Amino acid sequence: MSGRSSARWGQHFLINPSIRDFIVSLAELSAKDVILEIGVGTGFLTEALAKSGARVIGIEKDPKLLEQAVALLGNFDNVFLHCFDVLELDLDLLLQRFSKDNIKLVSNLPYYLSTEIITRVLFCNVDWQLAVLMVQREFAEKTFLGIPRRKRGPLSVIVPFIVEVQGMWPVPRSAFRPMPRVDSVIVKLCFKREKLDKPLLDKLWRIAQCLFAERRKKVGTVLKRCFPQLSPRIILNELGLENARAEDLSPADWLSLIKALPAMEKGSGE
Ligand SMILES: C[S@@+](CC[C@H](N)C(=O)[O-])C[C@H]1O[C@@H](n2cnc3c(N)ncnc32)[C@H](O)[C@@H]1O
Repeated sequence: MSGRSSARWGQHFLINPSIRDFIVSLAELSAKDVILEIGVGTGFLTEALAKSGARVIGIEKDPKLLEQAVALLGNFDNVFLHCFDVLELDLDLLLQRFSKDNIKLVSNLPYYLSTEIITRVLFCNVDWQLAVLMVQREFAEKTFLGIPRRKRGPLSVIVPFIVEVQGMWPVPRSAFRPMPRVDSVIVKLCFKREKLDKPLLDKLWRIAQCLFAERRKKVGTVLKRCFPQLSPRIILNELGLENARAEDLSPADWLSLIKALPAMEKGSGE
């Protein structure tokens, strides 16, 4: 594997067995589970997942790495490896035949795709049970904890309506080869059984995208452009949000706001 491709596809491999085993323990695996692993690399984590007896579906974009994983995992009849680009994958289609099983996502993600992958995972129709993910610390803090406030965005707005963050654990840079230049954390997410219904979630996503596109402006100013026929100021005054910017809104504020606003034309304001 060349140094160039390593940087391009986020190939920093976990080499620390204790951290790998900790990830597996967080996933609370049993033989009834179906695990999706995105970016199997050479199969270091995949092997430990497979030993639990759960069925493991592994996706890897790099055919050379996948060859190594196949060589390592050839003896497991509960491991199914595919050479796919995760961004071209239909998660609903891939996992639909497991809809009655406990579906879990366990991955050391390619960090450069974290936003795209998490967005797809949250918006697909798969009935996820939990996710245990290795991600960049800064990404985890802004996306799952909403800190710092100035880094919040549409993804951090929808997260609390879909998952509960059960914990975040730091991982030293020395746990990877090659060593990354950024800090990493393991994050455990449990998917809520009572989720926001899909039309409301789509509306929240579109309005959050619209408001964060002009994040320095007050919510009322941006809404006026997205809903020219409306007087958002009246709604905002009623909600006590007349001076707020998108990053100031709490989950309860977002919920009140989208319930008070009419449906948005697809594409408007984006
Ligand atoms: C951080 S490494 C993790 C490797 C291994 N699972 C481990 O824990 O050591 C991320 C992996 O994602 C793979 N990857 C990068 N982009 C991808 C994509 N678009 N689709 C699928 N896999 C991808 C990389 O080739 C790499 O093997």
